[in-house]
Amino acid sequence: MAAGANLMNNDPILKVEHLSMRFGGLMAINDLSFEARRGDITALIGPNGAGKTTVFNCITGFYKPTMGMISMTQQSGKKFLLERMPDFEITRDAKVARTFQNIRMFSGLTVLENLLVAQHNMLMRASGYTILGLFGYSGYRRAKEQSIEIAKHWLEKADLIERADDPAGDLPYGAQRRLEIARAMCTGPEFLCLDEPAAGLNPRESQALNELLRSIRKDTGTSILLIEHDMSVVMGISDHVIVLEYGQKISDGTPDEVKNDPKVIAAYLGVEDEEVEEVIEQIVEIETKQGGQI
Ligand SMILES: Nc1ncnc2c1ncn2[C@@H]1O[C@H](COP(=O)(O)OP(=O)(O)OP(=O)(O)O)[C@@H](O)[C@H]1O
Repeated sequence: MAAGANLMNNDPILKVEHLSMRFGGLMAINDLSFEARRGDITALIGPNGAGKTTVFNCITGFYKPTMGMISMTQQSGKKFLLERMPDFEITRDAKVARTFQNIRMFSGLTVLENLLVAQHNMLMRASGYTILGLFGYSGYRRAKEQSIEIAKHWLEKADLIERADDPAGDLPYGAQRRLEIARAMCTGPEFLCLDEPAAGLNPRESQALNELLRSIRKDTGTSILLIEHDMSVVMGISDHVIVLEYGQKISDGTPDEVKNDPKVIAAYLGVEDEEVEEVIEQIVEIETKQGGQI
């Protein structure tokens, strides 16, 4: 499991420096720098196509950035240069876990089995990468019991324990989203990247998600980086918000600072900076009508 809350401090766990990502003629990320502090929930927001998922893909090794440095420092002080590592090492060694915008799970396996599959690295190690497990090797048996305990712990936390033996595909949408987070937590991450965890959730499910994320921060000290369009989630649980537009950072601060930043308002409403004052009143109206979604 990740570092305990008592070991938490507020130094940066992740530093992104001068990151750029080019796809042919398109500069999706352009000289982006930001930090995520240890133990914080940091939100990455911005209009569609701003480059948020591309940043995630660079951090988690799905893309190799065109330029720039991404460093992560674990609680132990061990430092990793993520842009130089393959994705499986980022997960296994740096202890970065992620979820995806579109839910990816084994829908035919049970809820519990999905969480056991997530721990297969640990089980493979315990089997000595051989068939020792088949012969009841005690080290493997212990590792298997431990992985079931970890899975049960996260099923409780995600309020899914009653559904442990149901096929994952039968869960309602909001529960599937929580299962994805529980699955990521089973790998014991120090840094958890969530790509639009509230997408498609109703207000009650969003509330349950907020509670799960708050309890992860409080009980494990895991640092979270979150892409989200649902402002009730972003403003409700984030310690720090970074705003992107056209691959560049336009704002960086507390939720209140960012919410009132004219550049952010202009970006979301697609207006020039000088028109911002005129539309501030409209924002309040839009937020009220759409229940916090922008
Ligand atoms: N593999 C790729 N090849 C080419 N272009 C890409 C690729 N991935 C992303 N892009 C482009 O990079 C830009 C940023 O996309 P990205 O998905 O990172 O934005 P986003 O902020 O996550 O958007 P959304 O909120 O809609 O998910 C877009 O113009 C997108 O079309």
